[in-house]
Amino acid sequence: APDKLFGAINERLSFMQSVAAWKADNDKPVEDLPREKVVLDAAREKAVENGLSADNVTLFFQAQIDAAKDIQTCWIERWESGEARPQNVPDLIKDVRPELLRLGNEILTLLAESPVEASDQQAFTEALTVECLSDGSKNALFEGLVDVHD
Ligand SMILES: C=C(O[C@@H]1C=C(C(=O)O)C=C[C@H]1O)C(=O)O
Repeated sequence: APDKLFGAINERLSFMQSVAAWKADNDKPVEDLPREKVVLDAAREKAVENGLSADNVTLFFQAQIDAAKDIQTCWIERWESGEARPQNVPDLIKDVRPELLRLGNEILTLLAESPVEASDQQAFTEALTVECLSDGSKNALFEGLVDVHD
């Protein structure tokens, strides 16, 4: 199973608690559509470089973005109902977004090297340990991954 790939996807989603905290501190909404376009355009370019279908990669990346927004919303709800907020919040613009782009590129390099198959689902489920990721988002991510090579 593509363990490094699944680890990189989990790592990307693990930034979303910090992203949510920064947005809550700075009165910004979870969704940023112009930023999503930057992320999707970068993914299309990287897809072509790696010989992957740009359209299929876009669908998978949209699933990653949707999962990212669900996780952020989940954290904001938890904090509103009294859970402790993170103390040190990295800067979204300077620190986190460059990391997200780097991980996006890494995810596509790994995905080009090792296609994901239906039989990898259990390994995927076990590798995605990030909190606040719903089963629905997890399933949509896995479908998107498998479909990249269809
Ligand atoms: C991660 C962010 O939050 C959302 C999710 C995005 C992503 O997964 O790349 C991009 C824009 C936002 O809609 C962000 O604002 O950078």
